[in-house]
Amino acid sequence: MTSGSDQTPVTVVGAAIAREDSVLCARRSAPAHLAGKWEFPGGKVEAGESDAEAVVRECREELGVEVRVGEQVGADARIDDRFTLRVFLARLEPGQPEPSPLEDHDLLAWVPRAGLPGLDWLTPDVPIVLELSRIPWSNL
Ligand SMILES: Nc1nc2c([nH]c(=O)n2[C@H]2C[C@H](O)[C@@H](COP(=O)(O)OP(=O)(O)OP(=O)(O)O)O2)c(=O)[nH]1
Repeated sequence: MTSGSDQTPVTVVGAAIAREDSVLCARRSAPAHLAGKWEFPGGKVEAGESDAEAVVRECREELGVEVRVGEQVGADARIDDRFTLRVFLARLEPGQPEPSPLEDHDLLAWVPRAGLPGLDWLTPDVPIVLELSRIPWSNL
């Protein structure tokens, strides 16, 4: 789904879903130029939606799970002239099934914090991933 005219700034939200010592990472399967790269599950914020509402909706659509949204991780990251990436800590709500790659991803992985920088991330994600690997784990 697209949001507004071609000039309208668009926020892309991502969910850094934490569980024990790990964060859920997703490997993109489409479009072709992004396929194979790792990212946070998420997508574009739609008109009338808050960032947190968009995170919840995207996790439901892409992973089939309900999440509780926490603080932003790191700073906003520029994707291009129009799109900005904003990533939030999140947790699975109690009693959720294991997340499934329902849309856009061919692989999901719970990656221990120390291993996060070793994945081949989409470029805008890299500083956020480094920040995530530095957050005291007790804050997650
Ligand atoms: N979901 C997500 N997108 C990211 C990340 N990093 C990054 O550069 N992007 C880029 C990839 C895409 O160009 C754009 C988000 O597109 P998307 O395809 O996930 O958004 P969407 O689910 O709303 O897709 P659609 O309905 O428009 O098809 O942001 C990330 O960590 N997660």
